[in-house]
Amino acid sequence: MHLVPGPGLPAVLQIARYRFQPFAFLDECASRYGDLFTVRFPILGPLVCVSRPESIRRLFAATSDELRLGEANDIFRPLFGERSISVLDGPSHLKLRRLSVPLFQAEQSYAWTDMILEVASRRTRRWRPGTTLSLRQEMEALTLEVILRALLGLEDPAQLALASHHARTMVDWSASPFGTLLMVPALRRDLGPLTPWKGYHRDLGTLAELVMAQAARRRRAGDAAGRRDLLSRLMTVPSEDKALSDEELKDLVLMLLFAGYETTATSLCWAFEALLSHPQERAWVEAELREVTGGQPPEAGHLEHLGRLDSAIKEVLRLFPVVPILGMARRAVQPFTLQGITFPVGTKLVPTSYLAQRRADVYPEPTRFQAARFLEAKPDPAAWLPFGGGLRRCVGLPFALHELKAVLAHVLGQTRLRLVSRTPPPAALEGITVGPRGGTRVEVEAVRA
Ligand code: HEM
Repeated sequence: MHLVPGPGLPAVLQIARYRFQPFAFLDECASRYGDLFTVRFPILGPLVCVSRPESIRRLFAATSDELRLGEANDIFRPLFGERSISVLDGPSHLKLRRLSVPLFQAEQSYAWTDMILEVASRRTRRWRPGTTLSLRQEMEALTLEVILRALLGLEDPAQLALASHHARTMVDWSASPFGTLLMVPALRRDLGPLTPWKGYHRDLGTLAELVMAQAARRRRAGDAAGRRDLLSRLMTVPSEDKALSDEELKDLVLMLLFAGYETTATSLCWAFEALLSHPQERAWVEAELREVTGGQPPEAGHLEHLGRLDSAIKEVLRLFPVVPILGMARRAVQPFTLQGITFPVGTKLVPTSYLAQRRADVYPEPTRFQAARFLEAKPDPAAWLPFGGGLRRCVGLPFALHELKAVLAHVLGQTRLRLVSRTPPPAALEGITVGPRGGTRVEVEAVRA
C-alpha cells in the first residue's frame, strides 16, 4: 500500500524504538518527515501519524462510515472481549457509549470525591519520612482501588485485594517483555501455565467471574436500583431496548477497569515528575492550595476552587500524553483525503497527540512546562487530545480529570516529596501507557495527614 514516507527501519526495530523511546522516536520522525508520516509495526502494519490540527479535526469529525477505530483495534479483540467497546463500531459501539458516558459526567464523578480523598489519605499515611518509594507502584495501587470501588462497589478489603491482584497481574502480562507475544496470532493458544496467553486469560477469567458474581449478588439482593456503583447502574438502565446482555456487561466493566486505572496512575507520575522538578511552578500551585484548604487535608468542596491545579494538570497531559499512538488508530472504510492526499481503504490513521500538543505554531515555547498555560485559555480539542476525540473520545475523561485533581491536591498538600533522580526520565511504553521510565522514585521528606 503506498502511503506517506516514514522511517525505513524494519517493523520490529520501529516497535522496539517506540517501546523504549516513544517520544524521542516520534520527535525524530516529525523532524525528518513533517506532520504526516508512516510508521510500521509488526502485526499492526503501517500507521499514518497525523499531527496538524486541521487534519486531526477532520479525523475527529469523521463518521463510522468513513473511519472505524474498532476495526483498527481488531487485534485486541481476543484480549478485551468480542463485545468490548474498544473493538466495536457503528450502532453497537454507540449503544455502549450512550450507556457509559453519562456515568462519568462531571456531577457523577464529583460524587466519588470523598472516596478518592479517603483512599489517598489512607495510603499516604503509610509513607514514612526518610524512605524512598516508587510513585508508579503507589499510584497504580491507589487508582486501582478507586476504580474497583467505583465500578464494582467493592468495600471488603479481602475482595479488593483479590481483584487488585488479578487486575495487576493481567496488566503485568501485557507489560512484560513477552507481553508483545500476546499480539502474535500464532501464539494465542495455551502453551503452558507460564506463557503470556495462558497467564493473561487466567487472570482475565478470574476477574470476569468476580464481576459476574458481583452482578449475580446484586440481582439476588434486588438492590441494584438503589446502589451507585457503576456495575449496578449499568444493570438498571431505564428502557428494555438499551439493556445489556451479560456478555456485554462483563466486557464493558472489564474494559472500564482496564482503561481506567493505569492511564490515571501514569498521568499522576508525569504530574509529580513535572511539578517536583519545577519548584516555581509547584510553589505557584501549592500557594493556591494552601489558601483554599488552610493547610488542612482537602475536602470535596475545596476542589472547584483550585483553578491553578486544573491548569497544571492540563499542561502535564499536554506534554506527556500517556496514549500517544497505540489504541488510537482509525481504519479508513472509504478513501479518505487529508492534506491533499487520498488514502485508500484500509489505511490506519492516527491522531498523534504527543506531536500535535508540542507544535510551536499552537503553543509558544512548546517544550516548556508552564503550569499557568491553561489558566485562562481553553484547550483546542484538535491540539489538546490526551483523551482522544470525536466519536471515540475517552468515556472516563471527567472522572479521570477529577481523580487526578483530588489525588494531587491531597498528596501535594499533605506530604513533602523529593525526586531521587535530578535527571528528567525518558519516556517508555510500560503496560498500555507511556510513562516516565524508572517508576518515579521519590524520597518522602514529610507526611502531615
Ligand atoms: C488520565 C487518564 C486517562 C487517559 C489519558 C485516557 C485516554 C484515553 C484515550 C487516548 C482513549 C482513546 C480515544 C480515541 O481514540 O479518540 C481512551 C478511550 C477510552 N477510555 Fe480513557 N483515559 C483515561 C482514563 C479513563 C478512565 C478513568 C476510564 C473509565 C473508567 C476510561 C475509559 C475509556 C474507554 C471506555 C475508552 C474507549 C472509548 C470508545 O472507544 O468509545 N479512560 N482513553
